[in-house]
Formats: sequence, C-alpha cells, structure tokens
Amino acid sequence: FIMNQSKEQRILNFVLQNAVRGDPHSVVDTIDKYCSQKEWAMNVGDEKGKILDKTVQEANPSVALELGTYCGYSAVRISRLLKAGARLLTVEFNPEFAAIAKQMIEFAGVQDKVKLLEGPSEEIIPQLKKKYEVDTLDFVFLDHWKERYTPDTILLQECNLLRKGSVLLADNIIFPGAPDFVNYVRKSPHFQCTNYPSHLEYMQVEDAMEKAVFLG
Ligand SMILES: Nc1ncnc2c1ncn2[C@@H]1O[C@H](Cn2cc(CNC(=O)c3cc([N+](=O)[O-])cc(O)c3O)nn2)[C@@H](O)[C@H]1O
Ligand SMILES: [Mg+2]
Repeated sequence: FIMNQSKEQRILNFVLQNAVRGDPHSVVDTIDKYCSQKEWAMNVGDEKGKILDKTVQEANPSVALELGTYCGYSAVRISRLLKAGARLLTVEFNPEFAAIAKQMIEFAGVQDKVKLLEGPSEEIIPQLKKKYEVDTLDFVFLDHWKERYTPDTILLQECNLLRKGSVLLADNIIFPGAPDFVNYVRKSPHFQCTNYPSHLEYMQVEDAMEKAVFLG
C-alpha cells in the first residue's frame, strides 16, 4: 500500500500488474476486484455495469459520449461492446484522472475506439460538432457531477446533438442522487424514461440508473 500515491494510481497499478494487456474484460474485472476488496472507488461497478452493457447493446451506437471518465472503467466497459468503426468520446476535466484513464484505456487495448476529451463538459459539449466532427449522439452515459446532469442534458439539446431515439443513461439516481435530473426528464414531453433499480457500486446501498430516450 504505497501511501504517497493517489487511490486512482493504486487502482491503475493493480490493473497493470494483474490484468491481461489488450483484454478489456479482464481490466474491468480487475478494477472491480480491487475496489470491492481493497479500496472503494466511484466506478459504476459490475451490477450497474450489467445494466449499462444491456443499454449499450440495445442502442448499438456508432457515436457514444460519456461524461465523467474518472479512471476509465466505464469507458473500457462501453468500448468493448462497440461495433467496428464505432467510437466513444469521454469527457474528464480532472487532469490527474484523465492521465490515469488514458493509461487504463491503452492497457485495455481500446484506444482506437475511445477519444478522451480533457475539460469540463459544459465547454466540450458545444465543441462536439465542429471540433470533434460529431453529427448526432446515439448514446450518452452521464456519470459526472450530479448537478451537471440537467444543464448538460439541456445543452445537448441546444447544440442539436440528440436525434429521435438517442439514448441517455444516468448513474446514481438514488445515491448520491440526481433529483432535478429525474424531475426534468420525467416531466419533459421530449423524453421516454425507464428506471432501473440497483445498488451502489461495491456496497449494499440502494441506487438506480435512469434511461431517457429522446423523442425529438
Ligand atoms: N462538469 C464536468 N466535466 C467533466 N468532468 C467532470 C465534471 N464534473 C465531474 N467530472 C469528473 O467526473 C469524474 C468522476 N466524478 C464524478 C463525480 C460525480 N460522481 C460522484 O460524485 C459519484 C459519487 C458516488 N458516491 O459518492 O458514492 C458514487 C458514484 O457512482 C458517483 O458517480 N465527481 N467526479 C471526476 O474525475 C471528475 O473530475
Ligand atoms: Mg457514478
């Protein structure tokens, strides 16, 4: 247990020493092993990860966006399911976390499918069309600051980044909670919502994910 390292650095080192290079599944399993046995961390985890997997497979996105990369757990989890030629853009504004995630993504061998965009989501989203050549987004995973879920969902619409059928999936609806987001999407005539009860990663605490499909 190297004290002067960050928790995120310890998670990355555990993966580099214990997972199989080029095998995204082993990277995901190894992070879950470390975070359930050694140090808790805010990865979406395996129980909610299975809901994420099903939602991604159903959407079968060509272009996906993730808000809040953290160590890259869900970026690896999502990108391992993407069809040939599909891509994931993931947004992270903490440079230390971005550096960890970059190494995690490369070790997993999914770097050709994943583009990590460093900066706050509110700055990056308006750049997606011109700077990152996005037309519309097929899938969006929200897992960053919970107070940003609603403003960023509104921003995605204002930037014409959603099309009929675009799928939003939000983590932490119960814990830490995103009450204004849940109110916003469930009240909006532009979204069809589904709630998926689950548990907080690595804990026996209630949590849930919310799927909101854009109706145009
Ligand atoms: N506007 C933003 N733009 C880009 N990246 C952002 C933004 N806000 C936070 N981030 C980044 O998301 C990552 C992860 N993150 C997520 C959160 C919010 N999520 C949680 O706080 C959380 C907390 C718990 N929890 O406390 O049990 C469980 C979870 O699953 C969570 O996602 N804060 N940082 C961090 O690296 C941060 O730099
Ligand atoms: Mg989360």
